[in-house]
This record gives sequence, structure tokens and C-alpha cells, in this order.
Amino acid sequence: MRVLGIEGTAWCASAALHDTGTDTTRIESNPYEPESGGIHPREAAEHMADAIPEVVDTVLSGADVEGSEHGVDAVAFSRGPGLGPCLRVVGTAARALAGTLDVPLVGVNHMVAHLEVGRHQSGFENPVCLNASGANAHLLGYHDGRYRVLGETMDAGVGNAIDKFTRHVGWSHPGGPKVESAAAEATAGTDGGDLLDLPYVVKGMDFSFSGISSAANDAYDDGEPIEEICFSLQEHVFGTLVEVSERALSLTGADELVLGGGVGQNDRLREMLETMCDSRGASFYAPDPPYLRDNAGMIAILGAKMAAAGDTLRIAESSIDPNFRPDDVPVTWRDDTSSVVHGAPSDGRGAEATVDVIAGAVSDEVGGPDEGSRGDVGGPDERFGRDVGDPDERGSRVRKRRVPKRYRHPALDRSLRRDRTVSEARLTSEARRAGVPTPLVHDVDVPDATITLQYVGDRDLAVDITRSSDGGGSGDRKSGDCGVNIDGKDPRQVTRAVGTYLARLHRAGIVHGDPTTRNVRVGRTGGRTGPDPVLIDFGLGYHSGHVEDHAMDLHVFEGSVNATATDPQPLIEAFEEGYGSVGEDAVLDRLGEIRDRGRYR
Ligand SMILES: C[C@@H](O)[C@H](NC(=O)OP(=O)(O)OC[C@H]1O[C@@H](n2cnc3c(N)ncnc32)[C@H](O)[C@@H]1O)C(=O)O
Ligand SMILES: [Fe+2]
Repeated sequence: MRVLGIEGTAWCASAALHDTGTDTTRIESNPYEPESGGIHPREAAEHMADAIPEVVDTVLSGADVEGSEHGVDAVAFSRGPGLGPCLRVVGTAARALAGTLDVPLVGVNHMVAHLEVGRHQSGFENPVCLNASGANAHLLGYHDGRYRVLGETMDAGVGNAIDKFTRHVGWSHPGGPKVESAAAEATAGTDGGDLLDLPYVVKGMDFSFSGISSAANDAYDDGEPIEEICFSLQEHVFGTLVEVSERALSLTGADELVLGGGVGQNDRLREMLETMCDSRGASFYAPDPPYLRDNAGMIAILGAKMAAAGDTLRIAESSIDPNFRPDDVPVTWRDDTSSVVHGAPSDGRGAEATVDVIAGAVSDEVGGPDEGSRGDVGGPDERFGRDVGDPDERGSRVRKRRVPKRYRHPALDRSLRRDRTVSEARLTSEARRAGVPTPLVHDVDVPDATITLQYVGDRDLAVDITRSSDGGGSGDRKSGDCGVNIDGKDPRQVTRAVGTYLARLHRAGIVHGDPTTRNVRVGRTGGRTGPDPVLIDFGLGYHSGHVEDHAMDLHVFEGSVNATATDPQPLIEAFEEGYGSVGEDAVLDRLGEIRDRGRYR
């Protein structure tokens, strides 16, 4: 099959012909280059109107189209997300071509195309995908017939966040490559470059860039050397993206990562992702730059898969969608039983720390590393890796160490590990005093970023949610119910309890910061915490009474449920009901707003 792809969501007018028989793709592109400032939607649309017919002609003139059996079998176009005026030009061109050639029309989601091109080229089955592009930044994983958004920016896309700074200093669009070369000058001849302290915001697997852009602008106004700002900007922005990617690998248990989007052309970002994957034993793939930046090749490649699945559009239903979300796309071209969710790794490693179970009687002495039983045995506990018998009865402990991350700048690494260790120790205890079940904190070693905690639960809530969605666990899953967890409990009771605990925390002015289903321990807890879920990992926590911060906690929890459960809705309803029974209605209202925010800016 041969598919003509057309791209033109923002800056790149592009056409491509993909031949599935030979797996070859010919791409012709013509970029829009604004004379000053960022992309002007009207000017960009004018560029599309001029350039798209040209690139289509060039691509088709190299192919024997008319009437030949090797002609074009379908026309695929970028339907969104993107700038409305540009998308309309592309849509009109695609409809006209499909009509003239008398072939089916395929409407492609641009972000899913950024992902699928990497999956196609790498041969990976179920990767986590990091899309790092101009207007977007998110993590996607396939589960149960849809790409789930595992995490995303709460404000600007990553390219736009960098471009905001380059506009401020008067550099022309696109700013990304200029920041990359200035940053390289800062590092030349030194051992890593000096790092300016910029904001670094990770919330679960979501993140924010707006504070970083403004702080970089301020640093420039204060006379900091521009090379140093560019260097620090990259270290912080890319450090954030790599950290959330690692969190997504950890949450899903996946061991494959693909990169998509124009910012993926940055060597430093690719190097950091490679290092992170390497140290986890995961595989990493990044397409070559012509397939990372906007291009019609990716549209034609996904278009061909969709056309083969019969996923074509009637002209009357082919309208464009500037806010087309990747998780709104029915994935017709994949086997819907496969999934990015593999279950947690069984080696005691979370995304940022190793956790060793110290079995045996209570002792105030914390022994050396040899006493730890780093689990590799598998057992009911997939996080801590090892079944230690009756841990609570025996007063077992876990030693959690935030390990240095080689991918990030040593100064940033040191401060994140130190700050998070301190927050975790402090807030775990404060939460307990606020009536929220948390482990006892036995010992903290700040210089070593190590904390010794009471062993609680015997597994993460993530395990139950995934098993009950599979129809596994101890009960058969009927449609509309949420399954039964290993203890014979309805997981809704658990998410309801989590809701009430977060409300108690918030009433005490504490934000958890990372309440994913991996940070809720369930099962046999014995001792002081009783049969209810226990909240752990307050490393990203802080004090705040702001409705927005409280609502973000709820958003993070719901995001992790949405990412991994087949039928998340009943779990989420129970969670919100639990929250509402103790917490403020204003927080639930704000949660609705966060969900509805157009995040593609
Ligand atoms: C919706 C769609 O229109 C949009 N596409 C888009 O933003 O173009 P894309 O080609 O995926 O990414 C362009 C961004 O990629 C950045 N970029 C290009 N080379 C870069 C580099 N070496 N380092 C950092 N950023 C770079 C540019 O500055 C620009 O912000 C998207 O995917 O979000
Ligand atoms: Fe893009």
C-alpha cells in the first residue's frame, strides 16, 4: 500500500509518500520561518496554503500515481492538535486530493504519529513514549485500546517553554537549537558547567515549566551569562522530562522507551534519556531528526496502519480538531489485548530509590548494607520484591536510599536527593499526626539520602488495580464492577479511603505531591496502621493551603488510576466521594477545572 501523508499543524508544510511493501518513505518539507517573534497563526496558515501544494506535487511527481496499480491508496492528514488556521488549510488540501485520486481519507492525530513513528522504526512492542515537542510534553502508554496520558505538562509545551526565553533575549524562532549551541559553549572545557538554581517542578508524573522560563528570563535581566542560563535551562527542563519518563517506566513496569517530537533533536536530551534507560536496563529508541521534528513521513506511516485497519473518514466527518488529545483516539491498528502495563519490576527499585527490607526483630541499630535483603525473589510484594514472612509482626523495616542519578547534573542531583529525603522524613511524621496512616520513621541519614521506615502493607495499590482490571485477583470481573483485590476487598473501598486521607492531609496544610497508586500500600499491615491503606513517599511533599496544590494531588492520583486501570471510573468516583466526605468542595471544583484546562498551548 502507498499512502500520501500531509502535515501542517504549525510550522512545517510537508508531504510524504510511504510504501508499506518496501517500508520506505519519501518526505518533502518546507518550513515557515517567522521574521521575528514566535509563530503567527495567520502567517503560518498563509505559508501552508502556498507550500503544501508544492510539497505534494514534488512527492507525487516522483511517483507514478495516475491509474497505476502502484498509485496512492489513501491520503492521510494531520487532523490535530495544532493551530486552527493551519489545520484548516491542511484538511481542505487532503479532502481535495482524496477526492481527485478517488481514495480513502485518513485523519491522523499528530501526537500519536510522533509516537508511532518511533514504535514503527524501533520494533518495540509496548514502549512508554515521551513526546517532547513545541506545543506539547507528555508521556503516553498503550493500555486497553487507547493511549493513556501517563503524565504531562501542566502549562507550556517543552519547546514553547524554551522559546519563551529565546524570545525574551531576542533570538529568532525556533529557539531550541540556539539554546543547545549556547549551552554547549558553557560546558566546553569545563567539567559540566556551572548550574544556576532554577525551579524544578515534578508532581507525580505531571510537571510544570512556567516557573523555569520566568526564572531564566530574570537571570538574563540580572546579567547572568547567557551560555550559563542556556546550560542550566536545559539541565532543569530535560532533567524533569527524564525523571518523569523514569517514573512512567517504573509505574508501568515497561522496559522500552521511545522519544518523539522536535525537541527530541537535542543531543543532551537524548544522551540523558539513554543514560537513564541504560542504568535501568531498559531499551531506548529515538528516531533520526527528520522523523522527530514535524514531518509528513510520520503521518503517512501511521496513516497506512489506520487505512489497513479500515479506519478511514467520510468527508462529512473529517473536520479538524485543534485540541485533539492523543487519549481521545480509538486505536484501531493495534491488538487491544497488549498493554504497556507489565507490573512492577521485582528488584526493589522504584523510580528514584532502592528499597531494602531489613527482616527480623526490632532493633535500634541500623546495620550495614549486607543485612538488607534486596529482593529478587518475587513474591506477593512486587515493590519490595521479597516476601519476608510477617513483616509487621516482626517489626521489619525498609531502608530506602535515593540513589544518585547519572543522567542529571551532579549539583541538581545532590540537592534533589537531599531535599526530598528531608521532606519525606518530616512530612511522613507530620501526616501521621494529622491522622493519616503512614510508616513510622526510624532513622534519617541526610548526607546519604537514606531513610529507614517501618515496613507497611504487602503490596502497592497499583498491583490490585492492574490485576482486577485484567480479570485477575481472586474474583472474576463482571462488567461494570472493579474486581476484587487480593484481600477480597473491593478496590473502591481502598480508593475511597485514600480520598479521605488526602483530605485529612490537606486540612493539615500538607500536600503529598506524588500520591500515585504506587505510593499507596495495601494488604496485611498489622500493628498500628490497621487494615487500611497506608500512604508512603512524601519526598515531593510540601506545606500549602492553596486549593490549586490540593487539587493537583487529586489530579495526580486520578492520573495514575486512569493510566493503569481498565475501568477507572468507579475507582475515581469512590475516591472523590471519600475526599468530599472530609475535604473542601472547592478542591473538587478546582480538580474539574484542571482536567478541563486546554493544556496544549
Ligand atoms: C502540535 C504540533 O504543531 C506541535 N509541533 C511542533 O511543535 O513541532 P516539532 O517539530 O514537534 O517541535 C518543534 C520544537 O522543537 C524545538 N527544537 C528543535 N530543535 C531543537 C533542539 N536542538 N533543542 C531543543 N529544541 C529544539 C523547536 O525550538 C520547537 O520548539 C507539537 O508536536 O506539539
Ligand atoms: Fe510536532
